[in-house]
Amino acid sequence: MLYTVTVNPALDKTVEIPNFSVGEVNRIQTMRADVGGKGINVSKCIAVLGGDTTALALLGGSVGKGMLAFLQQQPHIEPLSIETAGQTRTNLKIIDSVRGVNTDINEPGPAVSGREFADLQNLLLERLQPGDIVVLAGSLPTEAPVSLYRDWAVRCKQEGAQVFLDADGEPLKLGVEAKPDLIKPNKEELEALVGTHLLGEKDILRAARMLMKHGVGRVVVSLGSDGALFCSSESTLRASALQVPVKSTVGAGDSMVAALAYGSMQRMSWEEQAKLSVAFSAASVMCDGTQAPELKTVKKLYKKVVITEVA
Ligand SMILES: Nc1ncnc2c1ncn2[C@@H]1O[C@H](COP(=O)(O)OP(=O)(O)OP(=O)(O)O)[C@@H](O)[C@H]1O
Ligand SMILES: O=P(O)(O)OC[C@@]1(O)O[C@H](CO)[C@@H](O)[C@@H]1O
Repeated sequence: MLYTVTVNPALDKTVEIPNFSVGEVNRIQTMRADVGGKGINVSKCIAVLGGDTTALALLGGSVGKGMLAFLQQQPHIEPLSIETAGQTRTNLKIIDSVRGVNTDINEPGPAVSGREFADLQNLLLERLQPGDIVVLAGSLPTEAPVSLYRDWAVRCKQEGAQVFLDADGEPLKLGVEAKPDLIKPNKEELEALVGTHLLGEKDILRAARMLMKHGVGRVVVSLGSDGALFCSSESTLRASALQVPVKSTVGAGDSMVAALAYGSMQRMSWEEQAKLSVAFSAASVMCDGTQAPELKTVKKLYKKVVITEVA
């Protein structure tokens, strides 16, 4: 089974403001709301591929209740939540279609008690079976122990599950100590993780290989419109991003993680996983907000992905 864990989910409010200007009055042209947070987005994308996931999340208040009700209606997703006393956050995504830039304004998330974290962890551990995949993704809410991902990853691995970690900052740095089976930093997250500026592909690959030497199974480095690098013990692959009309790049990384988790579960080859993640993330940037793309778009784009092996 595939499990996604979102300890800091969010209702994503995406607003379109052409020529968004800091310090000025800005008028919203269009707006939409999506049930999000990184792990939940991964579940939404895997559902598009026809894969089943259990989406574990901490949800609270009226926002959390609404999000749970939405998830309960989704085919292929079994939501499992612990109700928190604090209100689930609402994150603002500003899309400036004129300048072609996105601005994320993310709330820190509610204070979560030790009991609430422990209840969610128990819910996960009770169910885990050897061979399962657990995706731990996103930021930690206020007052969470910074070692949460490391500690949970260790426990999941003890149960025989594979752990995919998509986080940044200190939670990622500590999480790597648990030797996750896959991490998917973008360039900035990788730079922060290895503590050095990475100038080009060679530097990025050196950093990724160093992490693999320290026990991380596979490292996928996403490079936005420059594509991605896929490093495993099997091979190192390079993919350019596909040229597509871009609506919102928010959540592109989540669709990549979804494709990798689904592909691993289906025992796809490393090259097929790379192709699916590039096609899926390209389809995702063509969508408004943080909604999952349609399967027919992914299938069309899949045929266009070019993968080259890095010597
Ligand atoms: N402008 C774009 N055009 C086509 N594909 C894109 C574009 N931006 C991103 N992608 C695809 O999405 C993948 C992930 O993007 P990115 O590196 O921005 O992820 P991220 O920083 O983790 O994003 P987020 O945290 O918002 O999910 C890229 O490797 C690429 O395949
Ligand atoms: O604040 P975090 O947890 O790092 O990121 C949260 C978030 O930006 O990530 C998703 C896109 O990747 C959105 O659904 C959500 O709002």
